[in-house]
Amino acid sequence: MKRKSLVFLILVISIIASTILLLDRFYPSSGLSEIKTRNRLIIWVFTIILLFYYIKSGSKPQLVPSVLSNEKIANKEKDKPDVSFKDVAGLDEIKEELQETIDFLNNSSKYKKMGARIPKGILFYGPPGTGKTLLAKAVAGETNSVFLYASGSEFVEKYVGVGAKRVRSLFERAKKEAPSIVFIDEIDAIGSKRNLESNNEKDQTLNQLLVEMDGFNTHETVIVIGATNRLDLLDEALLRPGRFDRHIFVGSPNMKARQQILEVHTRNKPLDKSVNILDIARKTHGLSGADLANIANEAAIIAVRKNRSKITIEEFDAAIERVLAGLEIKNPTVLLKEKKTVAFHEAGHALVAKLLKTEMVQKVSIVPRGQALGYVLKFPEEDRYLLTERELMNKIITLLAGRAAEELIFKEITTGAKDDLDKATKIAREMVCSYGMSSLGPIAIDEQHIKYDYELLRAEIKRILDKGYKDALKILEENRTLLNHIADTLIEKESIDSKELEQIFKIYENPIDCAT
Ligand SMILES: Nc1ncnc2c1ncn2[C@@H]1O[C@H](COP(=O)(O)OP(=O)(O)OP(=O)(O)O)[C@@H](O)[C@H]1O
Ligand SMILES: [Zn+2]
Repeated sequence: MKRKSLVFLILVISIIASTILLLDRFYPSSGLSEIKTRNRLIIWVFTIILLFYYIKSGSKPQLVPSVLSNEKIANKEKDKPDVSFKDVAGLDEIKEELQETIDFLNNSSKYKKMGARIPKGILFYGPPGTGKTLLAKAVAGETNSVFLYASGSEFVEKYVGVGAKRVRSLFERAKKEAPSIVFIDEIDAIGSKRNLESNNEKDQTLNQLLVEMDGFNTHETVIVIGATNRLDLLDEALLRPGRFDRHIFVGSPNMKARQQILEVHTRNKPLDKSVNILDIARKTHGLSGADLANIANEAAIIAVRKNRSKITIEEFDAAIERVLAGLEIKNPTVLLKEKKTVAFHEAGHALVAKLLKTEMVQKVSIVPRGQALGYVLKFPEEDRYLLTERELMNKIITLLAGRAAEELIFKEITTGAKDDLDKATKIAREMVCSYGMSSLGPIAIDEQHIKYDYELLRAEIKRILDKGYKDALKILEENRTLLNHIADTLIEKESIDSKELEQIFKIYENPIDCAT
């Protein structure tokens, strides 16, 4: 017999005994009245303790056959997430928008009486790590619903029909355990546009999903939430009314939201006075909620390693650097010549970023991290939603300044600029194809048309990049002594923080700002 059942048996016996003793105390009828008050007290106290133990351990006595109960119920409890809107920082408009869905799940009869049709499918879309899964879980938590998680990629199988079957059984379970939330992550894996050449299996799975979504009606308190990074890939049939007809964009957090996310994730961590959450939020522009959660955790781990009693700003700075630039490589085997090249490359980025005021340079380093041999940590002074053509151009110049410094100093270029070239090209391409910032004029060209006008577009993109590169070279040439000074300091110290960089700039008063 299991321990739990044994305790349950004793509990039942002691409850019966206590009840008899209690009744007998008030209506003495049998020899039981001989039992001393002290002994009665012991039995009562014992019963109460046992009862408390039961309630605390969360295992209420189950009066159903164990085959039916145990596993299913345990499973169900586990599927009810312990997450609420309190745990989701920022995203206030989204939480507001979800209130109606929550109200529907909590008071479904009110809506049924009115004959109201509540959207059964909600689609979260946006960049990774912004809290889509977390939001879906919170909806389940707020409504005490069962949370059924599935990832789109799980359904795509080699064998035809398997995916469709899985979809069917997922929905069967959802209906059985309603109220429930079916969450399908990476829904694009099954929901991308159907076309003639596409694989049969994926289409069958998608068709099954459509059938299931049409199949249940408002009587069922089942809400399907899908999540994707690419709304544009989804098949229109999936987005039609009655299916995923409510689309909610979950975007990257702005400064205030970053502050709130950091607050949530440092809620139960001992923080030193030196830690200013707002400052950290300012430094982490462009990072997602997942990155911020990661930074808070990383800072705590570093503090443990250092035997600190509280987490100080030092640990946070180390954690930010680690998340932004990857793991620091101890004792790297970088040749001296490479070290010099990297120093000039990074000095080039830092110098131009500072002169053009593209972003605040927080740190320049040639200590290898992750895949990078060196890096410049920088962040904008404030969140920006609109960028001018000049600002985009300055970003390109800053990105290309690494390569330009190599050419200027060593008359030789290296593979170190790969990442910079990728980023610069992406910006130039967006300027031409999305923002109408080229000699082609105000026009947007979508992915499908790029191939038709490829040569024309390529020439425009190249013109922008060439101009950026030329400007970078010019700025570096005109500030060559300053460039040498930054690079030499880097070779000597391996990293320079914003204050030190400021000092170096002060020595060279009025460096020529020549971005035109
Ligand atoms: N707004 C937020 N508030 C608090 N924590 C957040 C927030 N956004 C993200 N996080 C943290 O990041 C983690 C990952 O987020 P989540 O898995 O929800 O992202 P996602 O948008 O579903 O990502 P993906 O598209 O990669 O699946 C969460 O578990 C949480 O710790
Ligand atoms: Zn670079």
